[in-house]
Amino acid sequence: MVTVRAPATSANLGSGFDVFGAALDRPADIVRVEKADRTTIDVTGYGAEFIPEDPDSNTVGAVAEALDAPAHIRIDKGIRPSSGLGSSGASAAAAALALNELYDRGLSRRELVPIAGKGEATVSGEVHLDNVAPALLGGFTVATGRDVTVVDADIPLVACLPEIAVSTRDARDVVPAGATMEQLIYTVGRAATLTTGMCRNDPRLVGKGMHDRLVTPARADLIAGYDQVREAALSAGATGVTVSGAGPGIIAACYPENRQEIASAMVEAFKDAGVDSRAYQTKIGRGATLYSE
Ligand SMILES: Nc1ncnc2c1ncn2[C@@H]1O[C@H](COP(=O)(O)OP(=O)(O)OP(=O)(O)O)[C@@H](O)[C@H]1O
Ligand SMILES: N[C@@H](CCO)C(=O)O
Repeated sequence: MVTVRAPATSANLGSGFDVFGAALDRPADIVRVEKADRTTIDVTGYGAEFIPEDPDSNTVGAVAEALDAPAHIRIDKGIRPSSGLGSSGASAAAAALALNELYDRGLSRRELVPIAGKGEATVSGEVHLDNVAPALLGGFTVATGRDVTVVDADIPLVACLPEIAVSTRDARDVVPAGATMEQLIYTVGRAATLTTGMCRNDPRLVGKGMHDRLVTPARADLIAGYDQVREAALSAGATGVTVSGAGPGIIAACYPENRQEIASAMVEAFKDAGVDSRAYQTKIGRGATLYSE
């Protein structure tokens, strides 16, 4: 049996739509695999009742098929599905690493990124590697096509999850079809600022670079209370706040001393908007961890 813990991830980070991603220290999924004649899946944990166990519909099924690695796969969800924290991608990344080890396929973590991406695409409808790359490689990742650059950044974060479900598929439908030159210039400036901040471990630059005028405003409309929660986090000391992945999670960058206060302020602001939520005080962390038995 092989066991893998794969972390939650936050994709986009505002200015890096479909390109930027970050592994979070917590929460995480745990995936256990055992050889079998055909693939079967059991799901337990957070939101398990909303996750299909049919290999054609679960992200781990396509991964087992791509690696020609049939197995009994047990998924213990620590990451709520449809959260914006890369829940579906974490299971796919964990399964890729675990099945590669179980069947001794000899692929590197980088080679496993597109395989995990295939699994993630079964639910989101399109391949984008901004969740599975950080889930496998850790840190802050820049995924352009098949090239992935990794920065081992150390930035404190708060991820706040409202009790609202937004599927990646639906959130992709509201992405604008095009952009003006002015919007592109703004986005490039912010993305470069964020990347510089990650390289320097500077929460101020990371937060500044999270601002986005292109995709985030359309997605924020799908999240009740977004503007109030963003304002509350900024007032409590967040250096930047944006939609995490496709939402409805909201991610804030900060200095360590403000993290607790920001988490409380975000939960309170959601409550004022009539929405229950849960905040994780976290930071950029490592990629999936492998445990063999
Ligand atoms: N192993 C899995 N884990 C979680 N969700 C899964 C899994 N397999 C299939 N799904 C389905 O995928 C959907 C959730 O994926 P989706 O991409 O919408 O959310 P997410 O992964 O939490 O968010 P994001 O990619 O925006 O960070 C749900 O419909 C869920 O049933
Ligand atoms: N980049 C993707 C991440 C969500 O899986 C999106 O925002 O649609």
